[in-house]
Amino acid sequence: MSQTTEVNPDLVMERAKCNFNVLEVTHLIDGGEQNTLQRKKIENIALNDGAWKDPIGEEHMTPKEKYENSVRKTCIYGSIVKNELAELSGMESFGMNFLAVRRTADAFFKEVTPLLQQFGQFVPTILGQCTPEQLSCWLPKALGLKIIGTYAQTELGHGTFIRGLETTATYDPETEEFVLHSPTLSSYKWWAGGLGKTVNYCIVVAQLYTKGECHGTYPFMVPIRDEDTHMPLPGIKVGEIGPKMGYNTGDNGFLAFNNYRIPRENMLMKHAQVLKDGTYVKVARHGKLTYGTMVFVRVVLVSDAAFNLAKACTIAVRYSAIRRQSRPRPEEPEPQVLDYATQQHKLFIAIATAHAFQLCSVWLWDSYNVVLAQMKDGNTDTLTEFHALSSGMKAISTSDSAQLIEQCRHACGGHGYMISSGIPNLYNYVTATRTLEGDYTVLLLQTARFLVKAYEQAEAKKPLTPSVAYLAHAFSGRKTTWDSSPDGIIRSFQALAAGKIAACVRNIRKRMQAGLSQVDAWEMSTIQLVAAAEAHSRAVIADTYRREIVRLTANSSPNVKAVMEQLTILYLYYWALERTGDLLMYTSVSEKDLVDLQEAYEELLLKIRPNAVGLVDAFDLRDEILHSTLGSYDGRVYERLMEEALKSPLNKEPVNQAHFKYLKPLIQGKL
Ligand SMILES: CCCCCCCC/C=C\CCCCCCCCCC(=O)SCCNC(=O)CCNC(=O)[C@H](O)C(C)(C)COP(=O)(O)OP(=O)(O)OC[C@H]1O[C@@H](n2cnc3c(N)ncnc32)[C@H](O)[C@@H]1OP(=O)(O)O
Ligand SMILES: Cc1cc2nc3c(=O)[nH]c(=O)nc-3n(C[C@H](O)[C@H](O)[C@H](O)COP(=O)(O)OP(=O)(O)OC[C@H]3O[C@@H](n4cnc5c(N)ncnc54)[C@H](O)[C@@H]3O)c2cc1C
Repeated sequence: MSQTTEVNPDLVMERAKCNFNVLEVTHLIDGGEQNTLQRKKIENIALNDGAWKDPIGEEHMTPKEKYENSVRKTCIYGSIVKNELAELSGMESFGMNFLAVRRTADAFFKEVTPLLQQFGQFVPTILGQCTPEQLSCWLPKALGLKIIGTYAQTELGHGTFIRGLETTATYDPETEEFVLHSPTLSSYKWWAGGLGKTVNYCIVVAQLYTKGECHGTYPFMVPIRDEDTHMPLPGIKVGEIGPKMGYNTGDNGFLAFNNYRIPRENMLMKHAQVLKDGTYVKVARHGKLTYGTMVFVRVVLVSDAAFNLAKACTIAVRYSAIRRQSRPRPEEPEPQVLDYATQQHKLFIAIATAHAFQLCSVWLWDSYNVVLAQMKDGNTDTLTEFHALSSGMKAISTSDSAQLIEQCRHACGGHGYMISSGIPNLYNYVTATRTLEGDYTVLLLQTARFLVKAYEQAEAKKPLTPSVAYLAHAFSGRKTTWDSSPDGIIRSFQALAAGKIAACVRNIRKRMQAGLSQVDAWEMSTIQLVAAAEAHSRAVIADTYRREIVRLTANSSPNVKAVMEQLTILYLYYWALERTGDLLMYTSVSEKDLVDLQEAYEELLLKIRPNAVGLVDAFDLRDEILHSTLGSYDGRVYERLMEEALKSPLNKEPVNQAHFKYLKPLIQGKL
């Protein structure tokens, strides 16, 4: 943890007040002391020599300078963490090294590195979609950065609906090549990170045609720039898509093909093959295995949501401890804003949610590895449930994180609006994750498809998979009895998810009986289906968070156990109070129960208050990673804000020339 000599006295006081062992909680979040040590080792290697520093503040650079600076730092960073990156050669290795690389990357890149997609999607697609021969050809090159690549699936006209992609890959048996073509403007590839200027290779998702027949979308390894001159190859049109809310150092690009030829071997053939004579051979047992990279990234994004939210609440809680405002008791000094109940209401749920998502992401990752292991043995039975689960968790975690990061900004008042607070960049990054890798609504509707089928299974008294086992109790005809214990609240969340799924099924059936087609009946019910999938995902998250905390703190010291338990209960109370209408519909909760719950929630905020700074310190986020004038460990907020203000290019001269050119003539009436 970075410490300077002078620490703001309010933060010193807060740290003295904290009643639990901060390091013990850090170990808990990292998944054990060894992991913490390993993470810190990598952080020291990556950050201690200051290579992440910019010559001038990135926010004062032109877009071109920003991009070039980001490429410069990528090369420095890549050489520092070369060994850790090389270890990403198995998807199972998403361990502490990967997380440490992810964390330290944020010290180097306030937005993103143009090589994000190299490791976020290019390498994972090679790992998941190649035959063994293809793997041995491309993986070492990609991991060793001998080739730089991205993943181009989305087109100008289609992102969500993959089956609607228009780019074609038509097999020519004469030359044993695929001909890639972009038949329309809407078929131009659009969005792929690093495509604009950085990459020389691209995994392109295109409609496969052979022997005159379309076989659906498949990935192809496509060289797009000359490996020596970096010039676009003949038949390729490529460029950058322009300024965005965030990701501006990520050179997202467009790409079009004019009958561009690649060898037959460049189709990634793990799940289907095109033989030399053009015969199409399907290998995969499950129709959606070519969507594997998306499933992988959705799992990663849950952990990313937790990490970014931890950063935002570290900034906002530390700032709220040093910020003093208003005088409710005239005889006393102005209180720290963290003492206001409304401020605690804004912030403590953010801390609890960061923990919830972190623990869920580890659990999801472990479940994913089980699914991968089963698939290696040819069993794809659990993929459908996992797709539903990971879709729901990705949707909720990215969306809640973005909302809570914005809430952290609100909690920082005016100063939170400064780029130097670190929060705007965080928000711009995370809000995009709600859309990319599957839009929120679209993914919840995928979860809903699974839930409706699971409900029908439950109705027919057939066995249920673990995440929907609670549906077995959905047919009792009685409202679930309200019980404010943690397990009782989780049962209520499951009851309201079950109630909402049942209502959807009833509505779909009613509409079909009234003459609507299945598609129309489903479409008319999608608002409720999204709400049902949200309720289900929240029930799974609450249940997992509670179970994991109980398991992980079994041997913790009493105060750590207590504060972790308080956060879990806060999470449950918060969401119960957010969903009072639903609870009234689907459980026996009374008005008095809800009044009591609100009171218990407010008392819990008071109990957590003395440990708030300790809790965010436990995230152990170095100042270099936070990039925040408001959130540094030493709390020297005003000094840092002033230092940053003085860096503004407008402060380089006492009078700006615009005064003489425009204002003075206006004042003098000469305009
Ligand atoms: C030196 C520098 C180092 C730096 C290091 C930094 C390291 C950092 C590393 C990582 C950070 C990661 C950051 C990554 C950034 C990512 C950037 C973003 C990239 C992208 O956005 S890529 C594009 C993503 N696109 C999407 O996600 C599209 C979303 N659409 C879909 O997924 C699908 O089209 C659909 C699911 C919505 C519909 O598909 P469709 O074919 O039409 O299927 P349906 O008819 O609806 O369903 C049929 C049937 O299939 C089931 N199903 C659907 N998908 C799947 C699946 N993936 N797996 C299993 N099953 C699936 C579906 O449920 C149906 O089942 P049923 O018939 O009901 O039983
Ligand atoms: C920062 C960023 C980086 C990206 N990087 C990449 C990349 O590297 N590679 C890549 O291939 N792509 C990338 N993408 C694209 C991204 O995957 C898509 O934008 C995303 O999947 C959403 O698809 P869309 O843009 O087509 O949205 P649309 O589907 O057009 O969504 C528009 C609206 O329609 C709604 N909608 C769409 N379909 C349905 C439906 N069936 N039912 C109900 N509502 C629906 C959505 O909910 C949304 O409200 C990136 C995007 C961003 C923002």
